[in-house]
Amino acid sequence: MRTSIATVSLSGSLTEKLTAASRAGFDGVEIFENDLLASPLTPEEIRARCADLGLTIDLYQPMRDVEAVPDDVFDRNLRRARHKFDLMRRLGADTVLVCSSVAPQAVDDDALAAGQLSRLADAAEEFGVRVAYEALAWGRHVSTYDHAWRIVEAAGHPALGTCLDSFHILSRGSEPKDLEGIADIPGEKIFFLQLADAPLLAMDVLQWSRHYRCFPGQGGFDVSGLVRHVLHTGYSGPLSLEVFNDVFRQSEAAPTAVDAHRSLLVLQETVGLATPPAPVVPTGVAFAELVTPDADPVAALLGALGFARSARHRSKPVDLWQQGEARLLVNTGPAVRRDGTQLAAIGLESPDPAGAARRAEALLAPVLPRRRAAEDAPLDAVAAPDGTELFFCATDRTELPNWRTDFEDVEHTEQAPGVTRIDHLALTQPWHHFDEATLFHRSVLGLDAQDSVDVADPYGLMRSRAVTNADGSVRIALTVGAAPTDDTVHAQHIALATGDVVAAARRFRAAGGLLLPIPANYYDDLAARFELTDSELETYRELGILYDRDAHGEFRHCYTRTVGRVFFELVQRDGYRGYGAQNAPVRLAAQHSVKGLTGG
Ligand SMILES: O=C(O)c1ccc(O)c(O)c1
Ligand SMILES: [Mg+2]
Repeated sequence: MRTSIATVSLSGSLTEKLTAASRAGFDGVEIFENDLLASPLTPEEIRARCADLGLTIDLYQPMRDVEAVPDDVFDRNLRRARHKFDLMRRLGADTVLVCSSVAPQAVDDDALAAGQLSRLADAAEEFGVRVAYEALAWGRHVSTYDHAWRIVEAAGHPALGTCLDSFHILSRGSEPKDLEGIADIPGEKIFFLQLADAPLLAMDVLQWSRHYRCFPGQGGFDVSGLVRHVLHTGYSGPLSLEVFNDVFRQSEAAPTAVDAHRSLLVLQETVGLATPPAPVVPTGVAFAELVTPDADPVAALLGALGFARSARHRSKPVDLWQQGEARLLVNTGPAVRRDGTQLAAIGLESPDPAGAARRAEALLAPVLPRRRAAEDAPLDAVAAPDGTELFFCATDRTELPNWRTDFEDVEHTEQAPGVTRIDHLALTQPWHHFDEATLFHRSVLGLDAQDSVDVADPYGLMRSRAVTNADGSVRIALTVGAAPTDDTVHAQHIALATGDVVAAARRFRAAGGLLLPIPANYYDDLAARFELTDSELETYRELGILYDRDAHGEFRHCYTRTVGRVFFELVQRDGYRGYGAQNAPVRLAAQHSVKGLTGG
């Protein structure tokens, strides 16, 4: 189906919004009146700009407080409307959105509303325009889609139809019975369909709508369920995003438009309107790659953690450090950004690397060159929204390009591994791209998103949301801080699984490693919350081990000091499925208090 986006959903000038919408692949736009009023372009120039960009103007909006008013007021409204219809003729926009009235003079009289909307439609027809009447969830007398439809039906005017907006409908209820009335509306009388999702918040509906809408798949509404109902009516107009959102208003328009279009591609797949290449869910973590301007502190840390430098890249300054199934690449190449040690790439074990890349590309992920150098194995790779490079790997499958063959074994002494594998990776997302990151990992990689949790950092609130595959062999925790400049919040981490965190922690310390010290108050609280033995508690206190428990098992974990932007966590997960969110505030505070002792 055709896709469209309201200019209110994007940041910038009208020209910037149109350019971003076009580049992201939208077919059309809804022009928001304020964007037009503030534009130096004439309506004819806007029309030409849209045509050049391959965009149609699918809707002009909004027209407010028109109907169910005394005659003299309506006459003035009609005069105002004729001006706008003339403007629309110049713009080449054939549908106007009329929102249900919020005016104090509006009366609760459906017959009056129908009569006046019919007269409005008469005027619209003279200009070749049609009117789509939408129930605002906070409309004074008309606040539901079925009420708006009853008025449109009563008017019985060919140039008058209804506009359905998923926010207004789903914010008022999404029980099956709430949506049944959609089937009563003939598809050709649905002149427009606006789509928005929203997080499930208990708040005033107008504030909710104006500040917290998000793209389908990023909130808690069943937007695809509603779209299925609408498609059943025979509706054939565009799927159009109308998202009022404080964050999108201040983010760059281009990535927001891509995020927006991706959400519609996924929605169309969900409702059976599109069949992009199927998701290829990763089956493990092949490696994590650190880039660093200074290999020494990283090597010291990895050595103390029990990793051995087992191989070196044939042509580049990249070392492979391995322990059990945990593989870390340390890249000290000249291409490395000089802003300290960071986690730059993840190798994901994929049953079908080329298929994974095809899906990623179909869902608008930036595809990276398959080879970084001529002699490298040609790996499929894409960039995540935070810039992390994701490589789709086929480790040790001889029929496929294998990243491991780029590396030559070097002599090393293997220790009995304390670490068995990478448990999870925590990636800090750029402040404006958290919801985008979740949708990206779900839709592009086929991972499942867990609930989002808020974690108190001493200097701001942090949000965290894990995306995982079914057996937990791929776990990525996406995090975002409220304070975009805070570097503890900006730290990334690699959690390493061990069968015995006490032994691993002791070994790390004996090898000269520094563990993050945890305050004594934490252990007093732990004693109150759990029945742990005194000697257990003493050991945890001594080493800085944190403890948690869920319905599935126990969790013990501790942290290294931070190098550059990266720190490590040692985790012993005995059935436990979470990430120690309960302990995260203590960890964050502890990291703030040791700041300045870090290097790299
Ligand atoms: O918040 C509003 O006023 C507003 C305006 C136009 C719409 O289509 C809408 O859904 C909300
Ligand atoms: Mg709307």
